[in-house]
Amino acid sequence: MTNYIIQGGKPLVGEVEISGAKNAAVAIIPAALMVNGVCRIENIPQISDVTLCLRILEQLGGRVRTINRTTVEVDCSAIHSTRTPYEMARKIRASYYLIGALLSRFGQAEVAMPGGCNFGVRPIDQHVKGFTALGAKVVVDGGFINASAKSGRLQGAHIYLDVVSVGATMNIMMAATLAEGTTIIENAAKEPHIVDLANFLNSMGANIYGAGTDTIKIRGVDNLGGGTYAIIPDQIEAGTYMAAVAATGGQVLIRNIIPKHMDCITAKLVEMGVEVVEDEDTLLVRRTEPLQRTNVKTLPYPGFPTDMQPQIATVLSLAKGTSLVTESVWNNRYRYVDELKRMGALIQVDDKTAVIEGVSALTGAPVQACDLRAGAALAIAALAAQGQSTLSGVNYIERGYEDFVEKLRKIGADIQVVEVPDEEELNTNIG
Ligand SMILES: CC(=O)N[C@H]1[C@@H](OP(=O)(O)OP(=O)(O)OC[C@H]2O[C@@H](n3ccc(=O)[nH]c3=O)[C@H](O)[C@@H]2O)O[C@H](CO)[C@@H](O)[C@@H]1O
Ligand SMILES: C=C(OP(=O)(O)O)C(=O)O
Repeated sequence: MTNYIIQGGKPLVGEVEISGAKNAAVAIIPAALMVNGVCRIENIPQISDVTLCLRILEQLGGRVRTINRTTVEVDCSAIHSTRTPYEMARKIRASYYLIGALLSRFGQAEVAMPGGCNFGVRPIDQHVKGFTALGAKVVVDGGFINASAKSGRLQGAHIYLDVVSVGATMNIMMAATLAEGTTIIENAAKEPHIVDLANFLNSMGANIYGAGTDTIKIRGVDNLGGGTYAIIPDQIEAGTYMAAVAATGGQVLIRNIIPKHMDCITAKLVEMGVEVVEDEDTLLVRRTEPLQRTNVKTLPYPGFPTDMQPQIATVLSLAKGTSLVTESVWNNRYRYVDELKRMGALIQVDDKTAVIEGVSALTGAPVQACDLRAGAALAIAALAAQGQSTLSGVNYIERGYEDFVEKLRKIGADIQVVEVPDEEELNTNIG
């Protein structure tokens, strides 16, 4: 098991380069399954969820060639299976995109129920509603979601989503791409990765219009050919480093970002007294004054992203006064709060609201990450805290942050990576 030992209390100073977006990459790689030809995908982040997505493609018969650190060529002309390996697919949330991709191209898919971070209930009823409207039969059997197009090929349909869902929007968009006829998705999600997936598919020959608005129109095409595409920068990774600078103080230039995607996060940091100076593809983040309280409510894009909620709550735990954070996307995304309290944070959670009484300092402690962004939030807390913290559960962080430790060290963080026997191993040895 890997732990991070963090000596806190050092302001972050320097420059950090943002990688390709996790939640775009984990959709675009499954979408490459739909392409009959070679896709060259650039700006791929080196994170474990991406590695797993690429391995799944290989298991299904795709050929994956690494060109360099951030570029792969994927050739899915010779896919020989539409059944994904159970243990691989169940590990990540994004495996649900394999349903839309396989169903679209081959008219059938067998994919394990997806995994991902545990925020309580994570239903996929809107994905199923969309596939069914497109003419698929969907059943769950033996832990697999089995979907098949009743007439061999999906048929375009008019689909209204009952909830704004990122996953359902992207999955239905993929399924409809190779369907016969036109599909309209209403009440669609508008996140940057939705636009990125549509751009990727369009660059391979799809006909998708309106991604980034709440109505997306997809005219089905007969096949997709190869091409080259570069994934957008990761909004949440950039936001995480912005939050880290806000918590520790200092000055960091965040490079390779799309400033527009950052507006929802920038606005809140500015309210807290953090200076943010925008340029073409960079943000300079500086915090020299004490942090001020504010309220934050998570919402679908362009609202404040739920994937930044733990990180911003951590920063607010160091702000002067009482702040309210309302989580309106997930019903259980405060599991990290008990760990933050070990470091001296004063936070009361009542259902979807966290009431945060700012403290003047956090103190280092042994803490454990329970999911990806919880891990990032605890790392931020440890960087800002007085003294030493030991962070366990860092495999979650590696799901979504490329070179997390190296990037932080480059801007002055004191982090050691240590290998320790995991509890199971210890118990075996004791027993
Ligand atoms: C791999 C990936 O991109 N994960 C992101 C994706 O997750 P994911 O795609 O799972 O999240 P959704 O946008 O679908 O979920 C949003 C809300 O809709 C509900 N819902 C969703 C689908 C459904 O069929 N029925 C339903 O009721 C969920 O319970 C939740 O309350 O978007 C979330 C919201 O921005 C992010 O936190 C995740 O990081
Ligand atoms: C929750 C996240 O990911 P996933 O949906 O893959 O669990 C995330 O990226 O914050």
